[in-house]
Amino acid sequence: MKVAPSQPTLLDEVRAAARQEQFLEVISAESARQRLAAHIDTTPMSAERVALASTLGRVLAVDILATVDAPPFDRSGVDGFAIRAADSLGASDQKPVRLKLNNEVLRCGVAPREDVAPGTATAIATGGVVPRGADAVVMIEWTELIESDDLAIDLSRAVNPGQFISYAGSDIARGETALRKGAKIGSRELGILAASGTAVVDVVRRPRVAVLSTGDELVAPGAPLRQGAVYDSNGAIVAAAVSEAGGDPQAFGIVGDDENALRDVLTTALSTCDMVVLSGGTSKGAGDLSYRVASTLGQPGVIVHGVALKPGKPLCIAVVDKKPLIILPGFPTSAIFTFHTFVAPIIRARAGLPPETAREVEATIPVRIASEMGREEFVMVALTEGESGLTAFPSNKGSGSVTTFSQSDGFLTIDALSTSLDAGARARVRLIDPDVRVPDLVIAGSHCVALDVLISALSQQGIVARSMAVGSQGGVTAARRGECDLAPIHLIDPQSGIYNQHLVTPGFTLVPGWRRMQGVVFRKDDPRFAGLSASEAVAAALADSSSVMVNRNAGAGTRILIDQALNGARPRGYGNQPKSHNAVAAAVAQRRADWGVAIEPVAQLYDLGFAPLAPEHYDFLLLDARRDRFAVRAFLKALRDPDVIAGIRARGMQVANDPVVG
Ligand SMILES: Nc1nc2c(c(=O)[nH]1)N[C@H]1C(S)=C(S)[C@@H](COP(=O)(O)OP(=O)(O)OC[C@H]3O[C@@H](n4cnc5c(N)ncnc54)[C@H](O)[C@@H]3O)O[C@H]1N2
Ligand code: MOO
Repeated sequence: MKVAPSQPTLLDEVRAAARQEQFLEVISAESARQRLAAHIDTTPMSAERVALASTLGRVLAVDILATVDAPPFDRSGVDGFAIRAADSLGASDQKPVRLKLNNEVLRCGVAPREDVAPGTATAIATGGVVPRGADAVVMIEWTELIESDDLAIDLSRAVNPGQFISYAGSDIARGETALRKGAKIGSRELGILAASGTAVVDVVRRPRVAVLSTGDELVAPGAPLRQGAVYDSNGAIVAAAVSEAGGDPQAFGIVGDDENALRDVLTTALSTCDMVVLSGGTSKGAGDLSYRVASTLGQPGVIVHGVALKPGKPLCIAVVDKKPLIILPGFPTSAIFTFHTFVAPIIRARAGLPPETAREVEATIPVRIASEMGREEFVMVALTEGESGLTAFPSNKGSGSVTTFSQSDGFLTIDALSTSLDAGARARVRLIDPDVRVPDLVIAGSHCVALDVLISALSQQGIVARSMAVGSQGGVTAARRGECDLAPIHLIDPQSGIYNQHLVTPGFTLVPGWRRMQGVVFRKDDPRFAGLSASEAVAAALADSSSVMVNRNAGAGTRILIDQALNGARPRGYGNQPKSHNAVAAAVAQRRADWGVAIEPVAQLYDLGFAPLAPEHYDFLLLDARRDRFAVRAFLKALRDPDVIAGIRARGMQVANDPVVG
C-alpha cells in the first residue's frame, strides 16, 4: 500500500526556506581551481573531420601541410606579353624592340602549347600560365600592336627576368606547414585551407556542455510572467558564453525544485555530454537542492562548495567520472562571473584554445568602495576618460542584476583582507572586452527614459555616449570632480521651490532639458482615489487608515514633493523608500501599496491612475570646460533637433513651450 506523503507544515516550510550556510568549507578561488584541475581532463578533445565550409570558429586538431603549391604554376601578374627579358635589352620609346607574336593567347586556365623563342612574345592574361622559354611578362601598356601579315608588338621598356611573374609555390610551398595545430579558423585561415586544396579538415571536437537552470520561479523567455516569477536569463547567457569559449552548448532548459526531476536530467546530461553547467539552488536552505543531488551522482562527487569570492561564494563543483558538474550561483551576475572564472578556462582548454589573454588598464576610483572582509571581491566598473586619465565608475547593481555585466567594461579586484578601496585610489582594471571603446560623451546623474532618445540620436552619428545612473546628487558630485561632461539632475531647492538653479556654481551652466509631470499614482479601479485631484487624493489617503503608501528615498526631488504634500504626516508605508519611479509604480500595481508619487510616463507604463501634482524640471549641469568637445556640441545640437524633441515628447515629457498642467 502506498502511503500518501504528509503535507509539510508551515514550520517545516520555514525551516526549509531559511537559508543555512551549509558549505563544505569556504576555500580560496585558487584552491578551488587546483582541486578541480586535479580531478578532470583538461587536454583537448579528440579530432573530428569537418567539411571546409563548416570550420569557421573551429580549432585545428593537426598541422595542415600544403599538398600543392600556391600558385600551382609560374603565373603572370598582369595583362600583357610573356617574353624573354634578354630580348627587351635597350628598348625605349624612341627605340622600341619588335617581337613577333606566337600563335596562341594564354587566358586564365589555358595550358601553353608553344615555346617563347628568342625574338617572340605570347599574349597572356593576368593569372595565365607563363610558357616555356619566357622569363618575364611586360604590361600591355608598354607595347604597341603591329598588324602586318605577321602579328608583332613593339616593346618600349626593358625589363629584368622575373618581371610580373609569381613563381610556383611562392605563396604556399608544397610540404610547408600552412597552418598550425591549435589555430582558430577564421575567414583568413579558411582562405589558406581552400588555396591549399583542403576540402575536409580535422578539427578539435567541441566539448558538449549541458546547460540547465533550476528553480520553480523560472519561466522561459516568451512565456507570460506570473506573479513572483522571473525569466530564465542564466540559461541564455551561459549557453552563449559556452559557445564563445569554444564549447557546444546543449540546452536542457529549466528544471523545477524537484529532487527526482533534477537527478533524472543530470543523469542524462552526464551521460550525453562532456560537462554540465547548471545555475541556482546552490545555497538554498530549502534543501541545498542542486548540491545534494550533485553529491549522489557518482565519484568523487562534490569537491568544492563555497569559495571566498564576491560574487560567487556559493559556487559548487562536483566531478563525476572525470566530467565536471558545475553549479553556478543563481544570481545572474554571480553566475556569469563564476562561469568566466572557473568554467570558461576548462572549456577553452578542452576545445584546444589557449588561455584567454587578459588586458588591464589603470584607472582612478571616483568613490569609496566598501568591501566584505574575508572574500576576494570583484567590482564591475564602467570606464570614462577625463582630463586626468581613465576613471572607473563602479557599475555594480548587485549580484542579482542581469545588466551589470553587459554595462561594464571590466572589473577590479579588492583582496580578501581589505575592507575598502578609497576614493581617488588608482586600481588596475581587467577589461572584459580587450577592444573596449571609451565613450565620447559621459553623462552621470539621474536617468530618464527620454534621455535614451538623445543617446540614440548621437549613436546614429557614430558618437558613443554613456549614461551612468548615479542619481541627481551623484551627478552633481561627478560633475564637480570633472568625471563627466553632463549631469542630468532634478533637485528642488526646498527654500525657493525652484529646480536645479541652486546647484549652478562657477564653471558650470544649466542646460534646460524637459519637464516630467509628477503626480499621485493609484490603481485605476481604486474608488478611493479615482477622479480626485492630487491634494484631494493625499487627503483621502491620510483619512483612510487602511491605505498604504510607497515613499521615495531621502534626497530624491520627488521625496521633497511628497513631504510637502504630507505636511508632517507619516502614513502607513512611509518607511518603504525605493529609489525609482518604476519601483513606486510596481509596488502600487502589484498591490503592495495603494498610492505613491511618480512621473506620468511611468504611471502610463504600469496602467495606473494619475493625479498631477507638479512638474519636475530635468536639466543638465554642463561643465563649461567641456563645452567645446565635439560630442558635447553634438549633444547640445541634438537637444534642439525637432525630431529629438518629438521623440522626447513621445515619451511623455514636456519640452519648453509645451503647456504645463498644475
Ligand atoms: N542567508 C543567506 N542568503 C544568501 C546567501 C548566504 O550566504 N546566506 N548567499 C547569497 C549569495 S552570495 C548568492 S550568490 C545567492 C545564491 O543563491 P543560489 O545559488 O542558491 O540561487 P537561487 O536561490 O536559486 O537564486 C538566487 C536568485 O537568482 C535568481 N535566479 C536563479 N536562477 C536564475 C536564472 N536561471 N535566471 C535568472 N535568475 C535566476 C533567483 O530567482 C533568485 O532571485 O544567494 C544569496 N543568499
Ligand atoms: O556570491 Mo554572491 O555571488 O556574493 O552574490
